Amino acid sequence: MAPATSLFVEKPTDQTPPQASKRVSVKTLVESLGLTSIPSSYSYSLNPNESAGSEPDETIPTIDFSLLTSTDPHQRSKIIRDLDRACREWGFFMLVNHGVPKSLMKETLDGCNQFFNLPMEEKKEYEGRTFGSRLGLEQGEVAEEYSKRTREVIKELLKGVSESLGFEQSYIEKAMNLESGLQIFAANLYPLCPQPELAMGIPAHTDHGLLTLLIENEIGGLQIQHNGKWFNVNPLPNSFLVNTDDHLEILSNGRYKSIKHRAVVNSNATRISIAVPLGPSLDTVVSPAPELIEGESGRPAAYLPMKYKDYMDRQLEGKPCLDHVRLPVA
Ligand SMILES: O=C(O)CCC(=O)C(=O)O
Ligand SMILES: [Fe+2]
Repeated sequence: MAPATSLFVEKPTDQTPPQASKRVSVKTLVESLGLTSIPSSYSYSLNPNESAGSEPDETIPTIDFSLLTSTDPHQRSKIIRDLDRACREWGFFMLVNHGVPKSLMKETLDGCNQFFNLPMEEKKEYEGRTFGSRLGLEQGEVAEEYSKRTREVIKELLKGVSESLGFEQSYIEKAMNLESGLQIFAANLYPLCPQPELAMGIPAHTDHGLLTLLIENEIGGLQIQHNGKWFNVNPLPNSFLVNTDDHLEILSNGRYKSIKHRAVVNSNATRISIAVPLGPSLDTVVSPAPELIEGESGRPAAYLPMKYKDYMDRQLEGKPCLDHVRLPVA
């Protein structure tokens, strides 16, 4: 099965109130109506204990990708330990020296911007299509190259993660059938918001795949939950933000938790982000790795097995997923 890749999701439209007779994107709402306050149906309130504080940037782990491909065994074992700690303690890290050209990252963000600026009727024509059927579009080619390069980066990271879980390098690739793993290209647009404190770009969620790579146009707005508190993330220039997803939590039998994150909006600059998760192939039945159930830890299986496609279908229906497969084990 060829990897499925979906292109350009204008996420904030999801929040169009259901009672609206004609669905209008948030972008259209902001631009054509020149809003100075947000319609009450869009308002989103947080408990005071859910608002974000700032964490000094240096405490967010940074992983140097070039060390992962090092042939020096000492360096390799150190970076694998760092990767294990980053996945275990944060479920989130910044990835530097990853080899994806800065120019490609910028062109991809610019391409998404151009796409978002197309008239709604034109954008609709792309609904539900995959890259193959939309070639000829310059942005499509750039996005395809970006997807290819990010897929390679994630696969390399997953070799390191296989080792950090105590397996051989190819463990996750084989167990999750990554050759036909589901990769998604999700571009998010956050138009200016006149009252950012009353709205939310993307509410708190976890991603469904194994690992996700995220970039943004240096505006800021991503917040992650760490030890029950929310933190703003200010990415290093040209880095990828990497987060651990639901299926890594399941496969690792809970050693690595799927990190909760959300994106806030602002009133100064339009933000664009691109999230590229890579997951198992759709027909893979994912369950905790047997070695992590019967191993020294003696931890019983903490998740029910589920086919990735069924998991995705549940998610598309808006039903809880991770909570559905998680078992109440000690
Ligand atoms: O825009 C962001 O920073 C987060 C996007 C995100 O979480 C997603 O697309 O799943
Ligand atoms: Fe996400």
